[in-house]
Amino acid sequence: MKFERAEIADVVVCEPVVHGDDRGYFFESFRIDKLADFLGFKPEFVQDNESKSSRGVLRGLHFQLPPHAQSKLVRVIEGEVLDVAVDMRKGSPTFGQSVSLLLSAENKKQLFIPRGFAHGFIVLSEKAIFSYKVDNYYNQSSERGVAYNDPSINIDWHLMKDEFLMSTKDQRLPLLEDVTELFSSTVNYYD
Ligand SMILES: Cc1cn([C@H]2C[C@H](O)[C@@H](COP(=O)(O)OP(=O)(O)O[C@H]3O[C@@H](C)C(=O)[C@@H](O)[C@H]3O)O2)c(=O)[nH]c1=O
Repeated sequence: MKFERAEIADVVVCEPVVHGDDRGYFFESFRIDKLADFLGFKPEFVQDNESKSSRGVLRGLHFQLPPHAQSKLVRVIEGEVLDVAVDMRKGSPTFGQSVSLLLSAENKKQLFIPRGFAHGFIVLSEKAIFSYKVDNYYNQSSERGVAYNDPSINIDWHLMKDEFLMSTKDQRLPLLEDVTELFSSTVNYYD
């Protein structure tokens, strides 16, 4: 697995080494030892999630509040999505900024999104299967979000707005300036 820091350095792009032969391919899709070596700490993933969505489905931007904050290690096993992570750490020099990366079954890239970030994605292919690990259990009452179209975050979602398919919950998420429960850049949410 090759690791590279994104424009926001705490977000990490992971690219597996793919061994192709006559039968097809083989790759290690997850190695906690190598990821922990690169990060300098060891996220303890406790839950795996999978979702299937059709083109234009936009899920996000979501996060869970501490003490239920989650790191996510995300990938696509069928199709292609634009994946987005937004820095929600007040006081961070990159607060409100985002990282966007194309993830597909073809490029096999993964994104590590630490605690303190909101996460979302839009499906660019006819259909996509999205698979991810989280290092804290789902906790419904800690779920929060920020609007996908917040002008201060200004994400280019690659598709026309009339193609977007979203949950009612996601259509009602607040603007960043109205999100009252934020992370702090001075707190280590892994302690
Ligand atoms: C996220 C989640 C949802 N659910 C349930 C709640 C609900 O009935 C149903 C669908 O939930 P949602 O509409 O919140 O699913 P979805 O919009 O796919 O939520 C996900 O979006 C992406 C962008 C993320 O980053 C994830 O962390 C998660 O928030 O599944 C669980 O049981 N466990 C979970 O971990």
